[in-house]
Amino acid sequence: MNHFEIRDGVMHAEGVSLEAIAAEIGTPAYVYSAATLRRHARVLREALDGHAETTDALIAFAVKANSNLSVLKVLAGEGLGADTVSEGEIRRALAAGIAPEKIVFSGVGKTDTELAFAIRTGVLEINVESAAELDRLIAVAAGLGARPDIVFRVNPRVGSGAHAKITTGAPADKFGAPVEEVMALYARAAASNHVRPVGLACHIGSQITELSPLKAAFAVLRRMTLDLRAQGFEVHRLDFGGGLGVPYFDRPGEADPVDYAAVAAEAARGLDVQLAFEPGRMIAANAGVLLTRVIHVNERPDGMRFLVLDSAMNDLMRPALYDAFHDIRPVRPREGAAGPYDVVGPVCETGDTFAKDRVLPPLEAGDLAAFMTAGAYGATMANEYNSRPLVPEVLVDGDRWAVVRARPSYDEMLAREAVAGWLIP
Ligand SMILES: Cc1ncc(COP(=O)(O)O)c(C=O)c1O
Ligand SMILES: N[C@@H](CCCC[NH3+])C(=O)O
Repeated sequence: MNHFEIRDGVMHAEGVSLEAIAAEIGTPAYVYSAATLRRHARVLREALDGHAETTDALIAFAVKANSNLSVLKVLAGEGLGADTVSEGEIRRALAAGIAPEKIVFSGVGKTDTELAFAIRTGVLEINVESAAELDRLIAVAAGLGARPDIVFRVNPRVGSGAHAKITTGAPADKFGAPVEEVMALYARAAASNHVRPVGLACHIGSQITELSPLKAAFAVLRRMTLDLRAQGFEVHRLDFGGGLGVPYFDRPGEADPVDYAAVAAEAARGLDVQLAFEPGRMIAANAGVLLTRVIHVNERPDGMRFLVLDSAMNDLMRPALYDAFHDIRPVRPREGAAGPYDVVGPVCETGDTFAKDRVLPPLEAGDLAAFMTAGAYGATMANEYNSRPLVPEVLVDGDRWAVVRARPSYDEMLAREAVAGWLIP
Protein backbone atom coordinates (compact mmCIF):
# COMPACT_ATOMS: atom_id res chain seq x y z
CA MET A 1 0.00 0.00 0.00
CA ASN A 2 1.22 3.45 -0.93
CA HIS A 3 0.86 6.06 1.81
CA PHE A 4 1.53 8.98 -0.56
CA GLU A 5 -1.42 9.11 -2.93
CA ILE A 6 -3.74 11.53 -4.65
CA ARG A 7 -7.10 11.85 -2.88
CA ASP A 8 -9.73 14.45 -3.84
CA GLY A 9 -7.28 15.75 -6.43
CA VAL A 10 -4.39 16.38 -4.03
CA MET A 11 -1.50 14.27 -2.81
CA HIS A 12 -1.79 13.15 0.78
CA ALA A 13 0.69 11.62 3.17
CA GLU A 14 -1.59 9.11 4.93
CA GLY A 15 -4.53 11.25 6.13
CA VAL A 16 -2.88 14.63 5.71
CA SER A 17 -2.94 16.83 2.60
CA LEU A 18 0.49 18.01 1.50
CA GLU A 19 -1.15 21.33 0.62
CA ALA A 20 -2.15 21.75 4.26
CA ILE A 21 1.42 21.11 5.41
CA ALA A 22 2.87 23.54 2.85
CA ALA A 23 0.32 26.20 3.82
CA GLU A 24 1.35 25.97 7.44
CA ILE A 25 5.12 25.58 7.34
CA GLY A 26 6.12 26.57 3.83
CA THR A 27 8.43 24.75 1.44
CA PRO A 28 10.77 23.03 0.92
CA ALA A 29 10.07 20.43 3.59
CA TYR A 30 10.56 16.71 4.02
CA VAL A 31 7.40 14.79 4.88
CA TYR A 32 7.60 11.26 6.30
CA SER A 33 4.91 8.63 6.70
CA ALA A 34 5.08 6.71 9.96
CA ALA A 35 2.84 3.99 8.51
CA THR A 36 5.31 3.36 5.68
CA LEU A 37 8.25 3.21 8.09
CA ARG A 38 6.38 0.66 10.20
CA ARG A 39 5.33 -1.33 7.15
CA HIS A 40 8.89 -1.57 5.82
CA ALA A 41 10.20 -2.65 9.22
CA ARG A 42 7.50 -5.34 9.37
CA VAL A 43 8.06 -6.53 5.80
CA LEU A 44 11.70 -7.17 6.60
CA ARG A 45 10.95 -8.72 9.99
CA GLU A 46 8.36 -11.05 8.47
CA ALA A 47 10.77 -12.05 5.71
CA LEU A 48 13.44 -12.83 8.32
CA ASP A 49 10.91 -14.71 10.44
CA GLY A 50 10.54 -17.11 7.52
CA HIS A 51 13.78 -18.93 8.39
CA ALA A 52 15.12 -20.37 11.62
CA GLU A 53 18.56 -18.83 10.94
CA THR A 54 17.21 -15.28 10.59
CA THR A 55 14.29 -15.27 13.03
CA ASP A 56 16.11 -13.66 15.93
CA ALA A 57 18.27 -11.40 13.79
CA LEU A 58 18.86 -7.84 14.93
CA ILE A 59 17.61 -5.25 12.45
CA ALA A 60 19.85 -2.27 13.10
CA PHE A 61 18.51 0.67 11.10
CA ALA A 62 21.33 2.62 9.42
CA VAL A 63 20.88 5.98 11.12
CA LYS A 64 22.78 7.77 8.36
CA ALA A 65 19.81 7.19 6.05
CA ASN A 66 17.44 9.16 8.25
CA SER A 67 18.52 10.31 11.68
CA ASN A 68 15.45 12.27 12.72
CA LEU A 69 14.59 11.47 16.34
CA SER A 70 10.91 10.89 15.57
CA VAL A 71 11.76 8.53 12.73
CA LEU A 72 14.12 6.62 15.02
CA LYS A 73 11.42 6.56 17.70
CA VAL A 74 8.90 5.02 15.27
CA LEU A 75 11.45 2.37 14.28
CA ALA A 76 12.44 1.74 17.91
CA GLY A 77 8.76 1.03 18.49
CA GLU A 78 9.04 -1.71 15.88
CA GLY A 79 11.91 -3.28 17.80
CA LEU A 80 14.67 -2.04 15.51
CA GLY A 81 18.16 -1.26 16.73
CA ALA A 82 20.61 1.18 15.17
CA ASP A 83 23.68 0.99 12.98
CA THR A 84 25.70 4.10 13.79
CA VAL A 85 28.88 5.70 12.45
CA SER A 86 29.58 8.53 14.88
CA GLU A 87 29.08 9.58 18.48
CA GLY A 88 26.34 11.88 17.22
CA GLU A 89 24.44 8.97 15.72
CA ILE A 90 24.87 6.88 18.88
CA ARG A 91 23.49 9.79 20.90
CA ARG A 92 20.54 10.08 18.54
CA ALA A 93 19.78 6.37 18.82
CA LEU A 94 19.92 6.54 22.62
CA ALA A 95 17.76 9.68 22.66
CA ALA A 96 15.16 7.80 20.62
CA GLY A 97 15.08 5.08 23.26
CA ILE A 98 17.11 2.44 21.42
CA ALA A 99 18.88 0.21 23.95
CA PRO A 100 22.70 0.10 23.81
CA GLU A 101 22.50 -3.69 23.28
CA LYS A 102 20.84 -2.96 19.92
CA ILE A 103 23.43 -0.42 18.75
CA VAL A 104 26.21 -1.34 16.33
CA PHE A 105 29.10 1.12 15.87
CA SER A 106 30.67 1.03 12.38
CA GLY A 107 32.90 3.33 10.35
CA VAL A 108 36.40 3.62 8.91
CA GLY A 109 37.60 6.43 11.15
CA LYS A 110 36.23 6.32 14.67
CA THR A 111 38.19 8.64 16.94
CA ASP A 112 39.51 7.58 20.36
CA THR A 113 36.89 9.79 21.96
CA GLU A 114 34.13 8.11 19.98
CA LEU A 115 35.46 4.64 20.75
CA ALA A 116 35.57 5.49 24.47
CA PHE A 117 32.01 6.83 24.29
CA ALA A 118 30.80 3.63 22.59
CA ILE A 119 32.53 1.46 25.20
CA ARG A 120 31.11 3.47 28.11
CA THR A 121 27.66 3.33 26.49
CA GLY A 122 27.90 -0.45 26.27
CA VAL A 123 27.00 -0.81 22.59
CA LEU A 124 26.40 -4.32 21.28
CA GLU A 125 29.51 -4.37 19.15
CA ILE A 126 32.17 -2.21 17.60
CA ASN A 127 32.82 -3.09 13.98
CA VAL A 128 36.58 -2.81 13.52
CA GLU A 129 37.75 -2.00 10.01
CA SER A 130 41.56 -1.96 10.14
CA ALA A 131 44.72 -2.93 12.03
CA ALA A 132 45.29 0.71 12.92
CA GLU A 133 41.85 0.93 14.45
CA LEU A 134 42.25 -2.34 16.36
CA ASP A 135 45.43 -1.05 18.00
CA ARG A 136 43.79 2.20 19.03
CA LEU A 137 40.69 0.42 20.31
CA ILE A 138 42.78 -1.94 22.45
CA ALA A 139 44.59 1.08 23.95
CA VAL A 140 41.33 2.95 24.61
CA ALA A 141 39.66 -0.13 26.14
CA ALA A 142 42.74 -0.80 28.29
CA GLY A 143 42.55 2.77 29.58
CA LEU A 144 38.94 2.18 30.59
CA GLY A 145 39.60 -1.30 32.00
CA ALA A 146 37.02 -2.59 29.52
CA ARG A 147 36.74 -5.48 27.09
CA PRO A 148 34.16 -4.68 24.37
CA ASP A 149 32.81 -7.19 21.86
CA ILE A 150 34.19 -6.53 18.42
CA VAL A 151 33.34 -7.72 14.96
CA PHE A 152 35.70 -7.35 12.00
CA ARG A 153 34.35 -5.69 8.89
CA VAL A 154 35.59 -7.67 5.93
CA ASN A 155 36.06 -6.20 2.50
CA PRO A 156 34.93 -9.28 0.55
CA ARG A 157 36.08 -7.85 -2.81
CA VAL A 158 32.52 -7.83 -4.06
CA GLY A 159 31.50 -4.26 -4.77
CA SER A 160 27.94 -3.46 -5.65
CA GLY A 161 25.61 -0.50 -5.81
CA ALA A 162 23.85 1.82 -8.17
CA HIS A 163 26.82 4.16 -8.64
CA ALA A 164 30.61 3.98 -8.22
CA LYS A 165 30.31 6.46 -5.35
CA ILE A 166 28.13 4.09 -3.33
CA THR A 167 29.95 0.77 -3.65
CA THR A 168 31.84 -0.12 -0.49
CA GLY A 169 33.06 -3.68 -1.01
CA ALA A 170 35.31 -3.40 -4.06
CA PRO A 171 39.05 -4.00 -3.49
CA ALA A 172 40.03 -0.32 -3.73
CA ASP A 173 37.19 0.94 -1.53
CA LYS A 174 38.29 2.33 1.83
CA PHE A 175 35.89 0.12 3.78
CA GLY A 176 36.77 -3.03 5.68
CA ALA A 177 39.90 -5.14 5.85
CA PRO A 178 40.86 -7.76 3.24
CA VAL A 179 40.05 -11.38 4.10
CA GLU A 180 43.67 -12.43 4.81
CA GLU A 181 44.24 -9.42 7.05
CA VAL A 182 41.09 -10.13 9.06
CA MET A 183 42.29 -13.69 9.69
CA ALA A 184 45.50 -12.28 11.20
CA LEU A 185 43.73 -9.49 13.09
CA TYR A 186 41.28 -11.97 14.61
CA ALA A 187 44.17 -13.83 16.21
CA ARG A 188 45.70 -10.59 17.44
CA ALA A 189 42.39 -9.51 18.96
CA ALA A 190 41.77 -12.90 20.56
CA ALA A 191 45.14 -12.62 22.30
CA SER A 192 44.20 -9.27 23.85
CA ASN A 193 42.54 -8.88 27.22
CA HIS A 194 40.89 -5.68 26.07
CA VAL A 195 38.70 -6.73 23.15
CA ARG A 196 36.67 -9.87 22.53
CA PRO A 197 36.37 -10.81 18.83
CA VAL A 198 32.92 -12.35 18.35
CA GLY A 199 32.29 -12.25 14.64
CA LEU A 200 32.43 -10.75 11.18
CA ALA A 201 30.62 -8.06 9.22
CA CYS A 202 30.31 -6.87 5.66
CA HIS A 203 28.49 -4.14 3.79
CA ILE A 204 29.26 -4.07 0.08
CA GLY A 205 27.31 -1.09 -1.20
CA SER A 206 23.97 0.60 -1.47
CA GLN A 207 20.91 0.50 -3.76
CA ILE A 208 21.71 -3.11 -4.66
CA THR A 209 18.96 -4.55 -6.82
CA GLU A 210 20.39 -7.99 -7.56
CA LEU A 211 21.02 -10.53 -4.86
CA SER A 212 24.02 -12.25 -6.44
CA PRO A 213 26.70 -9.85 -5.08
CA LEU A 214 25.18 -10.06 -1.60
CA LYS A 215 25.10 -13.83 -1.86
CA ALA A 216 28.78 -13.84 -2.84
CA ALA A 217 29.71 -11.55 0.07
CA PHE A 218 27.74 -13.60 2.62
CA ALA A 219 29.48 -16.73 1.30
CA VAL A 220 32.85 -15.10 2.06
CA LEU A 221 31.77 -14.54 5.67
CA ARG A 222 30.54 -18.11 5.90
CA ARG A 223 33.82 -19.53 4.68
CA MET A 224 35.80 -17.29 7.02
CA THR A 225 33.62 -18.36 9.95
CA LEU A 226 34.43 -22.00 9.26
CA ASP A 227 38.13 -21.24 8.81
CA LEU A 228 38.34 -19.22 12.03
CA ARG A 229 36.51 -21.90 13.98
CA ALA A 230 38.84 -24.54 12.57
CA GLN A 231 41.66 -22.50 14.11
CA GLY A 232 39.90 -22.54 17.45
CA PHE A 233 38.45 -19.04 17.43
CA GLU A 234 34.97 -18.21 18.55
CA VAL A 235 32.66 -16.71 15.91
CA HIS A 236 29.06 -16.30 17.01
CA ARG A 237 27.91 -13.11 15.28
CA LEU A 238 27.61 -12.23 11.61
CA ASP A 239 26.53 -8.77 10.50
CA PHE A 240 25.36 -8.84 6.90
CA GLY A 241 25.15 -5.04 6.54
CA GLY A 242 22.52 -3.21 4.51
CA GLY A 243 22.35 -2.23 0.88
CA LEU A 244 19.02 -3.54 -0.34
CA GLY A 245 17.72 -1.39 -3.20
CA VAL A 246 14.32 0.23 -3.54
CA PRO A 247 12.25 1.33 -6.53
CA TYR A 248 13.02 4.89 -7.64
CA PHE A 249 10.57 4.43 -10.55
CA ASP A 250 13.15 4.98 -13.30
CA ARG A 251 13.81 1.32 -13.92
CA PRO A 252 12.18 -1.92 -12.82
CA GLY A 253 13.50 -4.30 -10.23
CA GLU A 254 14.18 -3.91 -6.57
CA ALA A 255 15.37 -6.88 -4.57
CA ASP A 256 12.60 -8.73 -2.77
CA PRO A 257 13.10 -8.89 1.02
CA VAL A 258 11.76 -12.46 1.03
CA ASP A 259 14.45 -13.58 -1.43
CA TYR A 260 17.03 -11.54 0.48
CA ALA A 261 16.12 -13.31 3.74
CA ALA A 262 16.43 -16.66 1.97
CA VAL A 263 19.92 -15.80 0.72
CA ALA A 264 21.00 -14.70 4.20
CA ALA A 265 19.50 -17.78 5.85
CA GLU A 266 21.26 -20.05 3.40
CA ALA A 267 24.61 -18.40 4.12
CA ALA A 268 24.12 -18.90 7.86
CA ARG A 269 22.70 -22.42 7.66
CA GLY A 270 24.14 -24.73 10.29
CA LEU A 271 26.50 -22.07 11.67
CA ASP A 272 24.43 -21.31 14.78
CA VAL A 273 25.31 -17.61 14.69
CA GLN A 274 23.43 -14.53 15.76
CA LEU A 275 22.71 -12.38 12.68
CA ALA A 276 22.43 -8.63 12.26
CA PHE A 277 21.26 -6.55 9.30
CA GLU A 278 21.80 -2.83 8.75
CA PRO A 279 19.12 -1.64 6.32
CA GLY A 280 18.79 2.08 5.74
CA ARG A 281 17.31 2.94 2.37
CA MET A 282 14.99 -0.08 2.33
CA ILE A 283 13.26 1.18 5.48
CA ALA A 284 13.21 4.93 4.93
CA ALA A 285 13.46 5.88 1.24
CA ASN A 286 9.87 5.38 0.18
CA ALA A 287 8.62 6.65 3.53
CA GLY A 288 9.47 10.24 2.62
CA VAL A 289 8.98 12.95 0.03
CA LEU A 290 10.56 16.33 -0.40
CA LEU A 291 7.75 18.84 -0.79
CA THR A 292 8.68 21.77 -2.98
CA ARG A 293 7.07 24.69 -4.81
CA VAL A 294 7.61 25.90 -8.36
CA ILE A 295 9.13 29.40 -8.25
CA HIS A 296 8.60 29.89 -11.96
CA VAL A 297 9.00 28.31 -15.35
CA ASN A 298 11.78 29.91 -17.37
CA GLU A 299 10.93 29.40 -21.05
CA ARG A 300 13.85 30.78 -23.04
CA PRO A 301 13.80 31.90 -26.67
CA ASP A 302 16.47 29.25 -27.39
CA GLY A 303 13.93 26.58 -26.56
CA MET A 304 15.24 25.67 -23.10
CA ARG A 305 12.52 25.21 -20.51
CA PHE A 306 13.63 25.29 -16.87
CA LEU A 307 11.32 24.35 -14.03
CA VAL A 308 12.82 26.40 -11.19
CA LEU A 309 11.94 24.99 -7.77
CA ASP A 310 12.38 26.39 -4.28
CA SER A 311 14.34 23.28 -3.27
CA ALA A 312 17.91 22.77 -4.35
CA MET A 313 20.94 20.50 -4.23
CA ASN A 314 21.57 21.58 -0.63
CA ASP A 315 18.17 20.11 0.37
CA LEU A 316 18.39 16.91 -1.72
CA MET A 317 21.92 16.19 -2.81
CA ARG A 318 21.51 12.79 -4.45
CA PRO A 319 20.92 13.92 -8.06
CA ALA A 320 23.94 16.26 -7.98
CA LEU A 321 26.18 13.74 -6.25
CA TYR A 322 25.19 10.46 -7.91
CA ASP A 323 23.06 11.49 -10.90
CA ALA A 324 20.31 9.83 -8.93
CA PHE A 325 16.77 9.72 -10.28
CA HIS A 326 13.87 10.92 -8.12
CA ASP A 327 10.37 10.81 -9.47
CA ILE A 328 8.78 14.29 -9.43
CA ARG A 329 5.01 14.46 -9.09
CA PRO A 330 2.60 17.39 -8.94
CA VAL A 331 0.79 17.60 -5.62
CA ARG A 332 -2.41 18.77 -7.39
CA PRO A 333 -2.17 17.40 -10.94
CA ARG A 334 -3.50 19.72 -13.65
CA GLU A 335 -5.22 18.76 -16.87
CA GLY A 336 -3.04 18.99 -19.94
CA ALA A 337 -0.25 17.40 -21.88
CA ALA A 338 3.04 16.36 -20.33
CA GLY A 339 6.20 18.03 -21.61
CA PRO A 340 9.95 18.10 -21.03
CA TYR A 341 11.60 20.32 -18.42
CA ASP A 342 15.07 20.77 -17.03
CA VAL A 343 14.29 20.71 -13.33
CA VAL A 344 16.61 22.96 -11.32
CA GLY A 345 16.99 24.65 -7.96
CA PRO A 346 18.04 28.22 -7.16
CA VAL A 347 21.59 27.40 -5.99
CA CYS A 348 24.44 28.96 -7.93
CA GLU A 349 25.89 25.76 -9.34
CA THR A 350 25.24 24.16 -12.70
CA GLY A 351 25.13 20.89 -10.78
CA ASP A 352 22.01 22.13 -9.02
CA THR A 353 19.98 20.22 -11.58
CA PHE A 354 17.54 17.56 -10.44
CA ALA A 355 16.68 16.27 -13.90
CA LYS A 356 17.31 17.09 -17.54
CA ASP A 357 14.64 16.75 -20.21
CA ARG A 358 12.28 15.17 -17.71
CA VAL A 359 8.80 14.73 -19.13
CA LEU A 360 6.39 15.95 -16.46
CA PRO A 361 2.71 16.80 -16.27
CA PRO A 362 2.04 20.52 -16.60
CA LEU A 363 3.36 22.63 -13.71
CA GLU A 364 3.06 26.36 -13.19
CA ALA A 365 4.53 28.99 -10.88
CA GLY A 366 3.20 28.45 -7.36
CA ASP A 367 2.34 24.76 -7.87
CA LEU A 368 3.50 22.22 -5.31
CA ALA A 369 5.44 19.14 -6.34
CA ALA A 370 6.91 16.20 -4.50
CA PHE A 371 10.23 14.44 -4.98
CA MET A 372 9.38 10.83 -4.27
CA THR A 373 11.58 8.26 -2.51
CA ALA A 374 13.35 11.00 -0.58
CA GLY A 375 13.09 9.60 2.95
CA ALA A 376 16.60 8.12 2.90
CA TYR A 377 19.79 10.17 2.42
CA GLY A 378 17.71 13.29 1.88
CA ALA A 379 17.46 15.37 5.05
CA THR A 380 20.55 13.72 6.54
CA MET A 381 22.71 14.98 3.69
CA ALA A 382 21.17 18.45 3.53
CA ASN A 383 23.19 21.56 4.28
CA GLU A 384 22.88 25.33 4.23
CA TYR A 385 24.86 26.09 1.06
CA ASN A 386 23.99 29.52 -0.36
CA SER A 387 22.76 30.36 3.18
CA ARG A 388 19.52 28.52 2.59
CA PRO A 389 18.11 27.55 6.01
CA LEU A 390 18.25 23.83 6.76
CA VAL A 391 15.20 22.10 5.28
CA PRO A 392 12.59 21.16 7.93
CA GLU A 393 11.10 17.70 8.50
CA VAL A 394 7.52 16.66 9.20
CA LEU A 395 6.20 13.33 10.47
CA VAL A 396 2.69 12.23 9.52
CA ASP A 397 1.00 9.45 11.46
CA GLY A 398 -2.56 8.78 10.35
CA ASP A 399 -4.40 12.11 10.58
CA ARG A 400 -1.78 13.67 12.84
CA TRP A 401 1.33 15.53 11.82
CA ALA A 402 4.11 17.36 13.56
CA VAL A 403 7.15 19.38 12.62
CA VAL A 404 9.95 17.11 13.84
CA ARG A 405 12.79 19.39 12.75
CA ALA A 406 11.98 23.06 12.46
CA ARG A 407 13.26 25.31 9.73
CA PRO A 408 15.75 27.64 11.42
CA SER A 409 14.96 31.33 11.20
CA TYR A 410 17.56 33.58 9.61
CA ASP A 411 18.36 34.92 13.07
CA GLU A 412 18.99 31.38 14.35
CA MET A 413 21.17 30.68 11.34
CA LEU A 414 23.30 33.75 12.02
CA ALA A 415 23.33 33.24 15.78
CA ARG A 416 25.48 30.11 15.40
CA GLU A 417 28.32 32.29 14.19
CA ALA A 418 30.25 35.09 15.81
CA VAL A 419 32.29 37.99 14.61
CA ALA A 420 35.81 37.60 16.05
CA GLY A 421 36.31 40.07 18.88
CA TRP A 422 39.17 41.92 17.21
CA LEU A 423 37.02 42.67 14.16
CA ILE A 424 34.56 44.65 16.25
CA PRO A 425 35.66 48.27 16.49
C1 LIG B 1 28.14 -0.01 7.32
C2 LIG B 1 26.87 0.35 6.65
N1 LIG B 1 25.76 -0.31 7.01
C3 LIG B 1 24.56 -0.02 6.46
C4 LIG B 1 24.41 0.95 5.50
C5 LIG B 1 23.05 1.21 4.96
O1 LIG B 1 22.98 1.00 3.62
P1 LIG B 1 21.60 1.02 2.86
O2 LIG B 1 20.94 2.32 3.14
O3 LIG B 1 21.97 0.89 1.45
O4 LIG B 1 20.79 -0.13 3.35
C6 LIG B 1 25.55 1.66 5.08
C7 LIG B 1 25.47 2.65 4.00
O5 LIG B 1 25.65 2.28 2.83
C8 LIG B 1 26.80 1.35 5.68
O6 LIG B 1 27.89 2.03 5.32
N1 LIG C 1 24.15 8.42 0.58
C1 LIG C 1 24.03 7.48 -0.49
C2 LIG C 1 24.34 6.08 -0.13
C3 LIG C 1 25.56 5.89 0.67
C4 LIG C 1 25.23 5.01 1.78
C5 LIG C 1 26.16 5.10 2.90
N2 LIG C 1 27.27 4.15 2.82
C6 LIG C 1 22.76 7.63 -1.25
O1 LIG C 1 22.08 8.59 -1.13
O2 LIG C 1 22.40 6.83 -2.05
